[in-house]
Amino acid sequence: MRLVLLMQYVCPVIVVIVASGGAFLWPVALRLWRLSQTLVPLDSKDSDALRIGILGASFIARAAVVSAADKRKDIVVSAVAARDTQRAKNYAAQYDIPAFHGGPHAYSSLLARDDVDAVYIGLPTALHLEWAIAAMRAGKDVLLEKPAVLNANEASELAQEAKRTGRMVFEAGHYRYHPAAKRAKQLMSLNILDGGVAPLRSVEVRFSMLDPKAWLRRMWSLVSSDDSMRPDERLAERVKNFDRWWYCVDMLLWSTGAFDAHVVSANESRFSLAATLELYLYPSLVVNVSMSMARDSLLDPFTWSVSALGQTSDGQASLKLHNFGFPFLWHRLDWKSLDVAHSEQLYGFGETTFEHQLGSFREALQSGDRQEDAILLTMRTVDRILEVAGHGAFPSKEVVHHQ
Ligand SMILES: NC(=O)C1=CN([C@@H]2O[C@H](COP(=O)(O)OP(=O)(O)OC[C@H]3O[C@@H](n4cnc5c(N)ncnc54)[C@H](OP(=O)(O)O)[C@@H]3O)[C@@H](O)[C@H]2O)C=CC1
Ligand SMILES: O=C1OC[C@@H](O)[C@H](O)[C@H]1O
Repeated sequence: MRLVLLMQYVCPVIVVIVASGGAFLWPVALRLWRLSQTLVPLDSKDSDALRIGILGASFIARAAVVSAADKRKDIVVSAVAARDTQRAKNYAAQYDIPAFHGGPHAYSSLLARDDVDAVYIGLPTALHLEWAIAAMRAGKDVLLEKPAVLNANEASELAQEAKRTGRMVFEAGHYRYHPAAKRAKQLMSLNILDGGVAPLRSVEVRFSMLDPKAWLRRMWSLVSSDDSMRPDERLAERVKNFDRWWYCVDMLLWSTGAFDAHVVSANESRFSLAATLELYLYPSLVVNVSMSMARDSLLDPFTWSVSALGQTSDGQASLKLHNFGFPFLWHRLDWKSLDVAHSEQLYGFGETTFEHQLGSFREALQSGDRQEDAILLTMRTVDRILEVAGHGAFPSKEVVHHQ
């Protein structure tokens, strides 16, 4: 058994370290150190810790909330709800969550609890608006998985409900809260690329991530004669892809601080999306940007990068952040300005993007910093990309109102 574990986990790590000439040594050591740190037990949490309830006993809830909250004194997961009672019970027992709800009314029962201040919604994207509205009406603030909603109309509805109830909607764009992404944004938006004077000229974001199982399924669908998908299956697949290329749109708008975007060209196929846009930046700058997402491509198994070029009086300034999605595993921020090259790595104490995200959520609740306008801009841009690509925006899902 031990030998199997050794083969499965330790050997690949050693191979990666050796193959990378030691570049992964520091992040791997930090990760192991972080993982070995004692978790904060329930009875040692702060007395005013933010109490979060989780809708859906999912894998992503474990990474985004349970494991992240385990490391923080100021956040406690106080309840979980799942459609299946046994699943809810097992999840609560496994992760030491004091209360659980199961069955068809599980989500509403959790929302009715007095000992929950905020909920994490990591449900399929088509269900986000419905349950975010239910949560806000129940007096809870919401940490909502990305993409927050399916289109700009849904984003407007979300914003109206947040305003009406006075509750906060915080999109779980976890990568934004890591020091590496913050530093890249700072360099880009303050034009530090040229000591504060070089305007951005172009930006490019790329995302690809190979999922071996999905790749095998895809190969199988190509060799088997039946490749006919029902329209609802096709739409579900496109929404699933959107859960990846959302990162490109969000990174472009967030890192540049754009206030609007015009889509010049866009092409969405079953396995990729490529688009070029003009971003409008204050005061009057227009920047050409491009984004591309390749799904399950053997030729491009992993890219998660943002690159920027700025124009200086005597040349060019440039920046590239490698692996902005999971920077806690490894990342590198290379930038060059006034002919001086810099390379930075900002691991902090090895915190994950999800740990940073929980901290930022708590801070936003205290400061009242709101995100609705940013969500709306992202979704308007997404609608435009899909329209230019010839598919039309994703249709809204009818909202079922829960008590
Ligand atoms: N930040 C990140 O790194 C990631 C974010 N995501 C985002 O998280 C969200 C969830 O995605 P994903 O994990 O793929 O979703 P899943 O299909 O795994 O669903 C998540 C949970 O939703 C609950 N659920 C409620 N109603 C339904 C339904 N009708 N069909 C399926 N599940 C339902 C289930 O919980 P239960 O049965 O226990 O009630 C399920 O575990 C998406 O918005 C996605 O974009 C996803 C992956 C990574
Ligand atoms: O957020 C995500 O990051 C990793 C991807 O594999 C996943 O599809 C997406 O939801």
